[in-house]
Amino acid sequence: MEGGVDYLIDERKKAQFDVEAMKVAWAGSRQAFELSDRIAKLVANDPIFEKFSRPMLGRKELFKNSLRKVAHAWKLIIDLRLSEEEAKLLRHYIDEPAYTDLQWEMFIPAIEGQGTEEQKRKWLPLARKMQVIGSYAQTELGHGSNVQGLETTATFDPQTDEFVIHSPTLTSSKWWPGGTAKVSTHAIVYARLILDGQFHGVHGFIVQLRNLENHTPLPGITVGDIGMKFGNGAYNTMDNGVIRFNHVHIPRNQMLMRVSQVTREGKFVQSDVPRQLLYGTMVYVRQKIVADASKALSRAVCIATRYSAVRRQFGSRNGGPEIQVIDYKTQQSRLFPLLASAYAFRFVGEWLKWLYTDVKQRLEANDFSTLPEAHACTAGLKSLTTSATADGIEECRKLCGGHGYLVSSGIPELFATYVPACTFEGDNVVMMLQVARFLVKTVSELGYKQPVGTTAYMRRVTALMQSNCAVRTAEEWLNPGVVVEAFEARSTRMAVACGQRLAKFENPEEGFAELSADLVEASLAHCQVIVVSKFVEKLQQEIPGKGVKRLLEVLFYVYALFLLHKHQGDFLATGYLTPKQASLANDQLRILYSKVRPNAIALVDSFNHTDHLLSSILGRYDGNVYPKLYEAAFNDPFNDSDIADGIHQYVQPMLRQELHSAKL
Ligand SMILES: CCCCCCCCCC/C=C\CCCCC/C=C/C(=O)SCCNC(=O)CCNC(=O)[C@H](O)C(C)(C)COP(=O)(O)OP(=O)(O)OC[C@H]1O[C@@H](n2cnc3c(N)ncnc32)[C@H](O)[C@@H]1OP(=O)(O)O
Ligand SMILES: Cc1cc2nc3c(=O)[nH]c(=O)nc-3n(C[C@H](O)[C@H](O)[C@H](O)COP(=O)(O)OP(=O)(O)OC[C@H]3O[C@@H](n4cnc5c(N)ncnc54)[C@H](O)[C@@H]3O)c2cc1C
Repeated sequence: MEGGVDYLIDERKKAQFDVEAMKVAWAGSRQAFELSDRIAKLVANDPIFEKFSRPMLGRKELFKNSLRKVAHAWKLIIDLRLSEEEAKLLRHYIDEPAYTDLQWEMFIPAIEGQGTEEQKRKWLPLARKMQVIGSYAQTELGHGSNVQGLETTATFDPQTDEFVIHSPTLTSSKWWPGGTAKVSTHAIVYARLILDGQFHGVHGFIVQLRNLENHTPLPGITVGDIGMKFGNGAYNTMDNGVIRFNHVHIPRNQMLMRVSQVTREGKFVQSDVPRQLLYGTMVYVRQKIVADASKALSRAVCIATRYSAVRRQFGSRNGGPEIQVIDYKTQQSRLFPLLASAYAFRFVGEWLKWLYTDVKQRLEANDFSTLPEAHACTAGLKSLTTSATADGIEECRKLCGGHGYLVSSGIPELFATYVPACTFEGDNVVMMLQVARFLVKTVSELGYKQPVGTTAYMRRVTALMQSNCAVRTAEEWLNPGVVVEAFEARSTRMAVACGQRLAKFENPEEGFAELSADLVEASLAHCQVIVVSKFVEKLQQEIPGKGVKRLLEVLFYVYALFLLHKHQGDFLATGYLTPKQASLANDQLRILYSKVRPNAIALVDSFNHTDHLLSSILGRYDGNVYPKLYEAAFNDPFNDSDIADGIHQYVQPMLRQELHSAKL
């Protein structure tokens, strides 16, 4: 058999649910589905957005090509009068990190969240029309996670009514800001505010970097690219920059002043707005990153699932076909939990978007009460989903065997582009430690304060600490209440145990540092409660379409019981489960895999990914893998000639034993 076309046709016939309805469930609504389907096709059918050749381009060509795509996209946005939502989808489907990500997802949100009304009136229209291009310059060579440790200074000069932005040390050089090296005209620069010799915390300042006429850096500003990053194409379309400031003057009204103000006289005024709002842009982007995780993971899973149905190895009987690798239980036990995770992350991302929208409205009305929980949820879920997605993409590469390592599988570039999400917008361990602080506080207050929001389950602390799981058969695991309770009990027990051990330390900060590895595990357990619970809440809603809800229920159990199996050490050590119950969960998991199996291809079709987005020969919708792999190999420019450059010069002299006289 040359290709897998017939295999995927057969697989699609096996589906036990309405794929079109599942596409709507995945997208969130019919309207969302139609919108994203339209924009995906717009991008897929436009040759300027071609991306197969990307990994072969040198950096300068790659970057220029990326600038061209952005300009073309902007023209489309104007010509077709696309809304902001459509424009965001356009950027998603173009699938190329670019300076516009920073413009729309960090520069504009930072001004929206931290600027005064006057600042918003001035800067937002300019930015939204792309008349200024902004980036987010927070991280420095010496500090990223520790924002309070940043060294760049913004010293107020009362004589001129200006701030003087300065990089006093090498380590204070801004390092990483995307879009900055070659494109952005402005940046939000985070710096230590100095008034009359006194430090008043780190704040954001709008600093112009380049001349708007000729694009040259302004006097006092040294700016450049920080160099090639992991992977060939991948994140190298982005110009991550280094900036040094040498006493650069900016007007006083370019400090973002919603949180605190500096008066004309140079006095510091702290408003009622908590200073944590300075970190608000990061909360916003972390929420976006969670929503994006399901998109990235679903791409890898779609490729690996389709290819697993096409690929056959071993087991031929009487000259018949060999076994599809998707039928191996080991393949299923690695692939199907990732398929289920993609759906789980999709639904928790939807919920987090709702939570963020609610918090944003409250913040606008000066209600800051839910900010700590929003911070803990965005930080924790950003960490959980990006770590699982990065690991999941790499697992999908392995699930595709040798061909997964080919760039034309689409997986290496996806991985290289995705993996920095574990680091940017907060290193994943540092983020889990933020959740830990929130949990420790919640646990310490349990005696007198009712936990709310995502920790509300800890109100039942006594029951969750004392009663144990009642499951006696594998069948009994198919109960959402039983599953969620197991996760809640494990999380509560881990958090309470950490709290008890912390209480033995005289110095709480020392205790926190000493127990930090355990605290990270407890935080992960709590974040898993959130994902599992939000999946159940989704299932409680009306989900139209034949068989759709049933399949989502199967995926819920796969997700939850797989996690239970993976972390069974925690479930056993906390005493909530017996080894027998853990083993029954695993038995049920095997049964669930066989329920997923006939639906696997239809479940990945439901992501509605275009071949353009997947950019993968292994994941082609039509399954025509082998002929296309073969064709692509001979279309590779490296195969233009049978005799590669250098063969005559370096190989032939060796073959002829003439190296001594060759010119090397
Ligand atoms: C195409 C790409 C591939 C796929 C990617 C997905 C893209 C998805 C779509 C997104 C769109 C665009 C993305 C743009 C590209 C991204 C480019 C990357 C940009 C960056 O990385 S910008 C830099 C980000 N930097 C960080 O995240 C730094 C991390 N550090 C911190 O956040 C903090 O300093 C801290 C959390 C570590 C806190 O340190 P600490 O010293 O303890 O804090 P303090 O300042 O003292 O504050 C303590 C109290 O404040 C609370 N707190 C902390 N943070 C927040 C917050 N954000 N909100 C509310 N409250 C907060 C903290 O809990 C303490 O509270 P307590 O006193 O304990 O009550
Ligand atoms: C592709 C990419 C794009 C980026 N874009 C931008 C941008 O546009 N603007 C911007 O300002 N920044 C940007 N960044 C920078 C990014 O935000 C930081 O790299 C990130 O916040 C991590 O900080 P760090 O590099 O200081 O890591 P570090 O904090 O130095 O981390 C190093 C190690 O130390 C550990 N660690 C650190 N602190 C603790 C602690 N308290 N307890 C336990 N372990 C700890 C971490 O877990 C990690 O293992 C980007 C980074 C990347 C990779």
